[in-house]
Amino acid sequence: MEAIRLPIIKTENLTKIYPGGIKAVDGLNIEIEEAEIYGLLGKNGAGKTTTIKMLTTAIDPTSGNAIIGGYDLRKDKEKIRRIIGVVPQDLTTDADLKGVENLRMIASFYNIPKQEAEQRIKDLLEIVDLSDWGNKYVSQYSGGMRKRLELICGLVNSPKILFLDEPTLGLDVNTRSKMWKYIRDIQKELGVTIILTSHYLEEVDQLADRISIIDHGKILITGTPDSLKASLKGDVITMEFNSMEDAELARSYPGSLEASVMGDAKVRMKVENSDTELPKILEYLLEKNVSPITINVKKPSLDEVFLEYTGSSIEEDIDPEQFRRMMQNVRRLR
Ligand SMILES: Nc1ncnc2c1ncn2[C@@H]1O[C@H](COP(=O)(O)OP(=O)(O)OP(=O)(O)O)[C@@H](O)[C@H]1O
Repeated sequence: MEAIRLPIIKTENLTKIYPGGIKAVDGLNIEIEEAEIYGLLGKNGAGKTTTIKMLTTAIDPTSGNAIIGGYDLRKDKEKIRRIIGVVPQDLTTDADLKGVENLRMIASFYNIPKQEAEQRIKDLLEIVDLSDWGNKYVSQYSGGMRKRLELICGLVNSPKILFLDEPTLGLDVNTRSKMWKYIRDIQKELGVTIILTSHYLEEVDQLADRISIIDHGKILITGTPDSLKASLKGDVITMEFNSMEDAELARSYPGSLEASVMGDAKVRMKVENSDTELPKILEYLLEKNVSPITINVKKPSLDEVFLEYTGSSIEEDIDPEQFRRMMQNVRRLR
């Protein structure tokens, strides 16, 4: 008989209402499998950090519950703390200490015997290519190195589950993609389950085995990046015209799955397969003596998935609080 695989995390209507009535997390039901990288994707203020804070026992849920590594979130907080590691958004390492000193402090906090701690610290520094830097002061580290140190701070107690809240916030694009490699290495080498939050589409697309999109405290959809893209059923063709009349004509093309005219005489059209449909569209327009000025074809991306399910793009404005935190990280990581 095949063994039943229980999820390592299962939430049941997990809800957080802050004083003042803000429902930050609203009846969350998620299941996370052991050893997967699970990404919680959402805009600023969607409820990601609040979810992480509840699952890591930093704040109590208002209602609902979760089972984490077999332990009850409401009853077994201490036991849960022993099997999880957390890397919060804000930096926690002390720049005036050496890398190893920061790690030893965490080890002593968990009462890890000295010899065991030293071996663990050595192994962790090696995974993130910091072996030569362990005995240097953190103030000498580059931004990316410091973030890598932060990453392994969450692993000193050999957790089964690692929570990463916006692990690359404030890093430049190159350093960010290097961090992804280290996160993947950590998962492979240590077999740890990783839950990360991000508002970077590319980050979850590249890293996560499964993603949930969260908006206004609710999960809108969960799946692998590929299955989410496939769920959109179709490519998006955007065409720009000289006039709104021409755009309206294009919109009336009968072979689309859906089509709408946006401002600036642009038409956004969804078709099953742009490779076969686009020549037919152009022929249809030619018959009507209309031709587009620009044509853009987009195969489904996570961007489109996000737009489809939340009704707005994730790349929009950064809220002032997020901006403040980002700038603080950028300054401290310089
Ligand atoms: N301590 C708090 N007291 C009151 N409201 C809060 C508190 N913390 C968060 N909120 C509000 O709860 C909602 C969800 O915030 P949360 O920080 O969980 O979102 P997020 O998706 O993690 O965004 P960010 O990436 O900016 O942290 C927001 O409306 C936020 O303003």
